[in-house]
Amino acid sequence: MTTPSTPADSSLATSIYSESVVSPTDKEQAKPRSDNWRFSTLCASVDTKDQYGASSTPIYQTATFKGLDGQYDYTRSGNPTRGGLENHLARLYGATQTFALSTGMTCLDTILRLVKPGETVLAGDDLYGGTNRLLTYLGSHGGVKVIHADTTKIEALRPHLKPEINNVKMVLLESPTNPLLKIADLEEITKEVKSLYPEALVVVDNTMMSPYLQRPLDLGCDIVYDSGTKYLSGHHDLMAGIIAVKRTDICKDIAFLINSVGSGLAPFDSFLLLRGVKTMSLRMDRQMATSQLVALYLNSLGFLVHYPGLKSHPKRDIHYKQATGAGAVLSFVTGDKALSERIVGSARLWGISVSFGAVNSLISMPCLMSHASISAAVRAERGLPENLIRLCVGIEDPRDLMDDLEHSLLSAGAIVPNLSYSPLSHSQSAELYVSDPEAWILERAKGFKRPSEANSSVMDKLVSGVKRGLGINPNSEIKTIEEEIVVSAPGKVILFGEHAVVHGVTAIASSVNLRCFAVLSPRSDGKVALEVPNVNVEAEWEISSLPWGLLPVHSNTHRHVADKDLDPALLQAIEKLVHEHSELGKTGLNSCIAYLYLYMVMAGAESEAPSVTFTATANLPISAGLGSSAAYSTCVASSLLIAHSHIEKPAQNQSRLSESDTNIVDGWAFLAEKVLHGTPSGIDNAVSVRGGAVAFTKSVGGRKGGLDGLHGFSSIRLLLTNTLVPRDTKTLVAGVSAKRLAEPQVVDPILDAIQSISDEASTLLSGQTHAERKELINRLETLIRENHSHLANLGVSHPSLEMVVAATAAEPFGLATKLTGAGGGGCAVTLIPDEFPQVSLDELINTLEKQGFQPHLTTVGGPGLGIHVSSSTKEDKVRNSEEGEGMVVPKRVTLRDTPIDSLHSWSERIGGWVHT
Ligand SMILES: Nc1ncnc2c1ncn2[C@@H]1O[C@H](COP(=O)(O)OP(=O)(O)OP(=O)(O)O)[C@@H](O)[C@H]1O
Ligand SMILES: C[C@@](O)(CCO)CC(=O)[O-]
Repeated sequence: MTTPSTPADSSLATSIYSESVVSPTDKEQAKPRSDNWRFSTLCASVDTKDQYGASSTPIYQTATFKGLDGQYDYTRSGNPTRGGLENHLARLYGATQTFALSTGMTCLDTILRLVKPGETVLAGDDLYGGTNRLLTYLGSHGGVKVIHADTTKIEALRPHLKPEINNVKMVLLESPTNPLLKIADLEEITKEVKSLYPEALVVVDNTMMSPYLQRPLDLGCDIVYDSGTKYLSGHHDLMAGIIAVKRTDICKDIAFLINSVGSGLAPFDSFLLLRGVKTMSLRMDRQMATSQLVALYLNSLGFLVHYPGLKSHPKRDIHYKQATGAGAVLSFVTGDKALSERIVGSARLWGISVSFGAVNSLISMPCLMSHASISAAVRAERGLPENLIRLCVGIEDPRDLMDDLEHSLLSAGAIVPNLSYSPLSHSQSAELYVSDPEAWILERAKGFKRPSEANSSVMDKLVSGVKRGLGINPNSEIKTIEEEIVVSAPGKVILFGEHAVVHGVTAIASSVNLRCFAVLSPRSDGKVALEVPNVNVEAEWEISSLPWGLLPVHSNTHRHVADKDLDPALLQAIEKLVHEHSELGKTGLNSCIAYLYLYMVMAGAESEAPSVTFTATANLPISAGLGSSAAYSTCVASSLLIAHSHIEKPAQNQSRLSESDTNIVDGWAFLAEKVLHGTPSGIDNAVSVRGGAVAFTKSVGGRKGGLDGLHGFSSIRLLLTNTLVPRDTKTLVAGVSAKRLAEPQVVDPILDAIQSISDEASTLLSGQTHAERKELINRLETLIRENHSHLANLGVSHPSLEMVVAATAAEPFGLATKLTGAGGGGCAVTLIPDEFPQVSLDELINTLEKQGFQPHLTTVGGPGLGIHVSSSTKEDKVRNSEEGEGMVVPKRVTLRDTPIDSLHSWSERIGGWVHT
């Protein structure tokens, strides 16, 4: 069996990858021209001499190699793709040999095996959480003494470097440290350690720098390792670790361990890493340049920033003595953990994630994520602030990154606009960005202040005073909500009586298991915002820019009760304002109008309006007749009512929402429905708010309306088929009303016939009939067919709906179908009798799908409005492998990022819902 390449037999891979790694002595004898190449050239120039002349290193995706006398026999021991990578990296590290392993932590594990029981490992006290965890394990299970000390001060190390007390075998260093960017003098420490312990190994985790910026082997250190997952690969699409060594005896030991354990990097990952390395210097140059801007920006706003690129960094000189750049990780302190969570939660372009070094930028809170495996007490002892935010800068356009960061700081309330600043013109700013990016960023930072300073200057006081005089809200008066409000409401299916219900006929409807989910979240920038990712809405308005002057004088003495009618002037003004968002489609515009209308009317005055973002998404198809607008309206109404304390957020142990609160929500949801539907009957919001199945009669012309629960409904299976033909409920409802006006002699008898259908259906579904189940279903099927033909006569069917009716009625299915909701496209509903065989159902679904429709099997009668009551759980937290607490990610973020198909599991995961 071959062993992996070691200096002694380093030729294993090099016979096909021309240039073997040259030792310093070899170099002197015959200096190849490539030895003068600079780092970027070396990165990009992978020297392959493949048997077929492949110009990129091939992937030898094989476990075994044939023949007994070849250079390779088994990939655990050696593989040409891995060997190619290792040889390439050896040139970059200035190493005799590098080794590619499965992760950075595997590297550390391998290196730590060089320490024997009874020996001591001296490590830093600000170091990666995973390193800390492995060292702790080694201490408790390996009989090794592990000491943590401040490696940035040689004086702090000296008390431990005493051969009579500690048998130091290994000193483990990071510089800069992660996440506090502290600097250790690698050369000085190495000299001191070696003078006292000639046999000791100085090991450097160089991941924060990469060999591009820092080459500790040149400073006398013995072993360097990197998490290849970070800058070397640069794309977060693989896990890898690299060990680089100069001393041949250590190389042999490491090679032995890798071969014995089988921790070498797999061929495909070796290929990916080799590919990533080629662009490393290019990526890092860009990442560092942007990091410098971000650090300057935060620093000039008065945050405590840790970044060696800043002149204020206490060990900047030492850093630049041993490294050529400051890297692309920085951290800063806000002074408030909740504020930091809000900043991180508001970021969009900066992804919330552990790790660093990729082309995309990341933001995290180390204490809750990458360093969570270090206990809170130890974190405190080591001076790691809980509110620390770490930024890992990628290659995006710096202006986009700054926009996003600034937006997050603003909406979290970490900064406020500097009222006395007069900004540069757009073109001046653009010119400055090109000519002097650092001046540009400092200029940009002048536009903002930390809130504590906001009112300190005379000028600000003056501006605030003037603003107040003009009736404009100065920033200090911004209202918001204390915590996120999370709600959810279902759609509905109308079984009998749609359209007719608008004219006073009874209709029968039930909630479905498709829902709208929403989060109302606080912000501190005086804006009100709406985000509806599934209809591409992302809009915000200054609260002061809303047409407050048009608010109707509230006729109700009870402020929490919704108005009966819309105010046309206010509605028109909101429509005008919203239409300025020209990027929004009709659906999005309507969603904004309904939201802002309720927002303004419920607040009643600008001074009462909270700065909030409403985020909604749904697994309900929109405008398909399944009551998506009612579900949305219910979510808007209930969350705003809680925000204004018009209804109480239920207590954790409360089983249901009270009847009076339910009615209040229903009233406001109805008002929003009026914005979206014109003249709705109120059945959709009644079902969405209350859930279950109901017989609903609108009060018309002084006749009393009613709402009765139907309890014989629940086990009936329905197939909802979305024709995917778009239509608009408002227009269809208006069309039927116009027809009734024009042809009462045609329409009124139809309405009467539908009333009879609903009456009979109510009796059948009330749960009080003695009819056999089979008979009941048969009768319902007949009523469905009759109701559909009445709706067709009212002119609200559509050829696509008729196709669904025909396909389900055809042999062998013979099922009854009608349109549901407003018609004109949208959904059809088919009753599935109990004995209908599953194979036939599968066949029917298949047939409908082939015709381009979307069938969805449901049972009816699920819960209505749900309000989330439990406080943050484990499920809200960034999942991290560090077994730590995890950062609490605002629900707004998790909701926004959850795919529609997974919304149901999202709501189950967060748990703690109280329903009506
Ligand atoms: N999840 C949602 N997020 C934001 N807005 C929504 C959402 N669902 C519905 N809407 C708003 O409601 C409007 C859809 O109302 P429409 O009445 O046409 O459909 P529907 O309620 O699904 O159908 P029906 O009333 O016939 O049951 C959309 O244009 C949009 O403005
Ligand atoms: C068409 C209609 O009857 C149902 C829409 O889901 C309108 C309404 O009742 O508001």
